[in-house]
Formats: sequence, structure tokens, C-alpha cells
Amino acid sequence: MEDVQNQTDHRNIPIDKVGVKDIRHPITVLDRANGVQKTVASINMYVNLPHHYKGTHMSRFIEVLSDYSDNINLRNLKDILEAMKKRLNAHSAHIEVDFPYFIKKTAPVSGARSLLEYNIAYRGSINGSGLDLVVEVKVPVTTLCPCSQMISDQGAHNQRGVVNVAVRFKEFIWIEDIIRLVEESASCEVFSLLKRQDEKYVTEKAYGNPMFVEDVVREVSGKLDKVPEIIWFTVESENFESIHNHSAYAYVEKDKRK
Ligand SMILES: Nc1nc2c(ncn2[C@@H]2O[C@H](COP(=O)(O)OP(=O)(O)OP(=O)(O)O)[C@@H](O)[C@H]2O)c(=O)[nH]1
Repeated sequence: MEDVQNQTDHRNIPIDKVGVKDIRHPITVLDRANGVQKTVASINMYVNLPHHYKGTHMSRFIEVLSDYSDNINLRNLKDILEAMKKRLNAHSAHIEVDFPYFIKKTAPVSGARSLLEYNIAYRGSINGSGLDLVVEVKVPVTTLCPCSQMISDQGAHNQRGVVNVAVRFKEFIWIEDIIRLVEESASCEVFSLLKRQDEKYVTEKAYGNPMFVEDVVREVSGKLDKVPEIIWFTVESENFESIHNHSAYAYVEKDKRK
């Protein structure tokens, strides 16, 4: 059978990333409360392609993934990237693993238990200068506007926001610790299940703890700065404003190695 991918391309243009995107695949990740958690990831896998090749071998990405079955986690991402490089004769390899992760939360007054979903991503790359791993955690929060609270005779506008933290680290850190740190940096954390007494509690807590989007990124950044395992981080906060049809947004990046 003709191997079209292996034909020569004469345009002299190397490709930085080529591969497969949005593969749904079961994975098992470490879970501090339960040992492990099974979830389903959406995975992107890419390699570079030298200028003289017409195409990459798409089937081999899936072969690599299949070799690892559902055993795809932060600890073996380097092995997977090495396997991609080897199987596809590439100089660089990239993998992005996005998945929902569930944590059981307890409502503040009633003690009602419920699961909350967080979106997590592992982003790994390997090239001539070595391995690069980034963990991304998206945490939903409540924020209440300090300006609105100050100037209004009654109430204050509040909204759901999402804080997106990305970290590079020198030692293992728990996703749960990053989530906790963020939840403690907002006007209030969010829950899937709240009874009336809980609703009163979270409403009053947010009112007593007003925060701009700037306050959230500063609060989270200050705390991440003190975590010794973390060597680089970014913090993004987006508030889906309840008085506007647009979001308020803030971003901080810090490289502790500099
Ligand atoms: N490179 C490339 N392949 C594509 C694309 N769209 C579909 N494919 C298909 O991906 C399939 C797998 O290609 P390969 O991995 O080279 O398959 P193979 O030659 O059987 O496998 P190897 O022997 O390991 O190279 C082929 O059927 C391609 O046609 C595309 O845009 N680019």
C-alpha cells in the first residue's frame, strides 16, 4: 500500500505541531481523599514534522495512548512524551490532557455533602531543552463587588467567577491544595448543594468579604508565592458580571526562578 505520509514535501516548511486533537480517553488520576479517581479526559497529542516529510503518522499517536490504557497521569507524562518522540521519529512532542475532577464538599451549616466539578489540565512538552510540565486548575468561586457594596443603600452585585491557576513545580503538589488555596481567596467558595441555612451563610460571607477581580488574583498570587514546591505560576480571574453582559478579568504571572 502506498505510504503517502512518507512522500517528500518540496515546500521547505517544517511544521511545529501536528497530530490528533480532542481524543476522549479514560484516565486514572491521584485523589487525595480516595487514592485514585477515574475520569474521562480530552487529549491533544502533537509532534514536530521536518520540512521534507509530507505527513505525520496519525495512527501512532493512538497506539501510544493505547499502550498506556487508562494509566495516564502526571507521573508518566514524560514516558508518554518520550514514546511519542520515538514512535514518530520526532524532535519534540506535546500532550494536553483536560479532564473533569470531582471533590466531595460539605455545605457550611447543614453539612450536606455533594460533588463539585473542577476542570484540570496537564500540559507536557519535551524537546531539545528537556521536559516542561504545567498543571492547570480552574476553580469556580463567588465574588462580591466592593464598589457596589460601598455605594449601594441595599445589597451589592455578586457573581460567579472562575480562577484559572497554572503552575510549574519542582516537587509533587496536590490539585486539592491549589483548589483550597483559591477557594480561600475569593468572597466565598461555591457548592453544588446548599440548603436554605447554607444559602444565608454564603450570602452573608460574600457580603462580608467583598473582592474585585484584582483582589482575587493578588490574594491567590501572594499565597502561591509562599508554596515552596511551585517555581512558576500564572493566575487568571474572570468574573461573569451580573450587572454587565461582559466579564471582568485580571492576570498575574510570576517566575520565581528569576
Ligand atoms: N498525516 C495525516 N494523516 C491523516 C490525515 N487525515 C487522516 N489521516 C489518516 O491517518 C491514517 C493513519 O496514517 P499512518 O499512521 O501513517 O498509518 P499507517 O501507515 O497504517 O501506520 P504506520 O505503518 O505506523 O505508519 C491514514 O489512514 C491517514 O490517511 C491528515 O490530515 N494527515
